Amino acid sequence: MALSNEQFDRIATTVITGFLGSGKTTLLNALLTQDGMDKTAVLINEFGEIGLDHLLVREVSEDVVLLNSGCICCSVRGDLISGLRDLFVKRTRGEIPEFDRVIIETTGLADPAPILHTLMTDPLLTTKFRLDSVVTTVDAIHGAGQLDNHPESVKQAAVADRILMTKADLADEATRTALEARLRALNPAAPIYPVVNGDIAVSKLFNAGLYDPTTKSMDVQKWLRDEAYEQHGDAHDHHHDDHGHHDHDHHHDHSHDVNRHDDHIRSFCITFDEPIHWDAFVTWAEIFTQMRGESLLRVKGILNLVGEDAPVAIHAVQHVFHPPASLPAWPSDDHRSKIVFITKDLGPQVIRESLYHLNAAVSETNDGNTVKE
Ligand SMILES: Nc1nc2c(ncn2[C@@H]2O[C@H](COP(=O)(O)OP(=O)(O)OP(=O)(O)O)[C@@H](O)[C@H]2O)c(=O)[nH]1
Repeated sequence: MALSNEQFDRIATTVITGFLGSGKTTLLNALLTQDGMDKTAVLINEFGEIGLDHLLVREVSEDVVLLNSGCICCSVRGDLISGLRDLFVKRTRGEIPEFDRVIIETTGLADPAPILHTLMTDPLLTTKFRLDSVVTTVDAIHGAGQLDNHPESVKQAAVADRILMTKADLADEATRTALEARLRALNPAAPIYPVVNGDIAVSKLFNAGLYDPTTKSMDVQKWLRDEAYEQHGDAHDHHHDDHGHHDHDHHHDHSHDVNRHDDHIRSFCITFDEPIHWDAFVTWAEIFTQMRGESLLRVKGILNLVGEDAPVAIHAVQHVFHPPASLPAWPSDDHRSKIVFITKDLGPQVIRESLYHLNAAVSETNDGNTVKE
């Protein structure tokens, strides 16, 4: 397996997603006024019209503009890949100022998964850019109705690293609390911040990935937040069995309304006591990404691999797995493998058992010896 930490030198990329009118542009404008944002390039993946004209200072070249904040903005009418490539090429040629972060604002109707796939798989992009965080705006007033009626808004909340409950000034406390509980059920690990007119410190939104450039360390616990799946109150099923692994499953039970989109979403953490054979994990990942990729909304984990002292971090969105990253050390004394899942119509049992059996089969085949490329 190709383990590399060079990926952490790449340009940090934040994706801002959220339903139509939920406050993405308001947030972006507010963020761009903050200190330290002058080396940020912004990519607007607009649907139809370009809504940035009031912000523009001058056009640097076709599709790339300098905002009055000094940010570089690329309104991508074509696709994301060419937009990001163009930004990179123009930076290299000195045609646009240096930037060390990219923010991508998606259209409100977008399913964010293809955007994350593009960032994770395009050969050129993956050498230059790394996905740092997915920030999702959810309208405090209209959010609940949008979750009811638009499956893409449920996905946007489920894949988030940070959720911003926007227009917090317009909703009463009961509405905010109910929406927060619903978002927490969809995505236990993502912090949920109430926000008014996009007013939030950039530090709360960035560096949600494995590597924290401010401390130059890998903050696995913050990234994985497996305890969020455990702490999430009485909605959990706690499974303990003789396979030596445990799940913390969080599945909201809304039996009164079985067709709500978020009733299909589950989040759980699977813990394995026994070290995992890399071959077993790869086989498991291939089978699940091919057969149930659409159900794997977000997967993050830290693995204790047979024959490896250091832990290995894995990260997936639907049918795409990030290259695994070898971490310098275990974040705590707990050296068990932990994988957190946010899934659609897929429970922990089949995942846990298939990985367990594959691992046992590889163990038997290897007769206890590790075979690892
Ligand atoms: N009261 C209040 N209004 C807000 C807040 N955030 C955004 N708005 C308003 O909500 C409307 C939509 O905000 P936008 O930032 O354009 O939302 P968007 O998500 O970019 O919208 P699309 O690009 O159409 O998807 C605008 O009129 C904003 O002024 C807030 O926190 N409080």
